[in-house]
Amino acid sequence: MADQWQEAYDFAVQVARAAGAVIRKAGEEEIKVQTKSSTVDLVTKTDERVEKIIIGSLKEQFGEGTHCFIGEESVSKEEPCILTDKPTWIIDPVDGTTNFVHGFPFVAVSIAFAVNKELEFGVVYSCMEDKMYKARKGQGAFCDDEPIQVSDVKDIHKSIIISEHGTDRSPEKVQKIFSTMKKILCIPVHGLRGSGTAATNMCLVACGAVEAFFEIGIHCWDIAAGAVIVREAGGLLLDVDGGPFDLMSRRMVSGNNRVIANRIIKEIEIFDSVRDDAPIAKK
Ligand SMILES: O=P(O)(O)OC(CO)CO
Ligand SMILES: [Mg+2]
Repeated sequence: MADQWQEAYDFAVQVARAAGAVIRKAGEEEIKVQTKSSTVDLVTKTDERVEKIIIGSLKEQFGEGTHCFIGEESVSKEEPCILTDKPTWIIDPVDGTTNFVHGFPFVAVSIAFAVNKELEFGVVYSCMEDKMYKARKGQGAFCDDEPIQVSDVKDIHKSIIISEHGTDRSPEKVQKIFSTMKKILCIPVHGLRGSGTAATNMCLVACGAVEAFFEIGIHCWDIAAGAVIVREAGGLLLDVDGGPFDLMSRRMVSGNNRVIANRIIKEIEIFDSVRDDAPIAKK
C-alpha cells in the first residue's frame, strides 16, 4: 500500500503545480466574480475550472470508482461532503479566492488525501509565490524540497499569531472574532497577521514564520493539506476548545507547540458553526 500512496503523493504535487499555473494565467485576464454563501464569499470561473482540472486528472490516474472526492466547488453544488474510510481527495482549487480577485498575492492550491479517515499526505502550492509545500505522514514536511520545521518559541509574548475574519459578517460573530483578536493582541504578542488563505497560513506555521493560526468557520478543504504539513513540521492541531482536532468541525487551532496553542485557546471566544458533514438541510 505504501508505494501506492507514494505515487498518489507525487501525482498530487504535479497536479497542484499545473493547477497553480492555470490560476496565475487566469489572474492576468479579466476576472468575473460571483458570490456563494454571502456577498463577501466570492467565487470565479477559475475556481470551478481548476477544480474540474484537478478532479479530472485524479480520476483519470486513479479511477473513478475507488477514490472519493470532496472539492469546495462540488460541495457548493450540493455534492456530498462526508469523509468515509475510502481513499478520499480533499481539494480547494483556489484557496484565497478574494485575494485572487483583488490581485493580493497569496493564493494556494490545496490537495489532501485521506484513507480510513486519516490524512496520508497534503500538498499546498502557493502559486503566486511559486512555493510548493508538501508532507506525507511520517516523512516530514518540505517547502520546495527543503525540510521545514515549526518555530521553537514557547513564550507567547514572543509570538506572531494568525487569524482571519471569515465570510460570515453577522455582527455577533464579528464581535467575537474581534474580541478574541483584541485579547490576544493585549497579551501582548509580537503581532497578529493573516494571509487571506488558510492553506498558506498553515504553511506559515509549519515553516516557523508564525507560532499559531486559528479560525472558526473554515472548511475541511481549506485545512486538510495544511494539517499534514503542520504535523509533519513538528506542530500540532487542536479544536478551539483544546480537545482533539476534527477535520469536519470547521474549528481549528494549529500551533508550533502545546504551550502556545493552550495560551491562544484560553482567549478564543467560540461561536457556532455548522459542521461540513452536516445534512444539507442544516447548512
Ligand atoms: O478562498 P476560499 O477557498 O473561499 O477560502 C477562504 C476561507 O474560506 C480562505 O482560506
Ligand atoms: Mg479555501
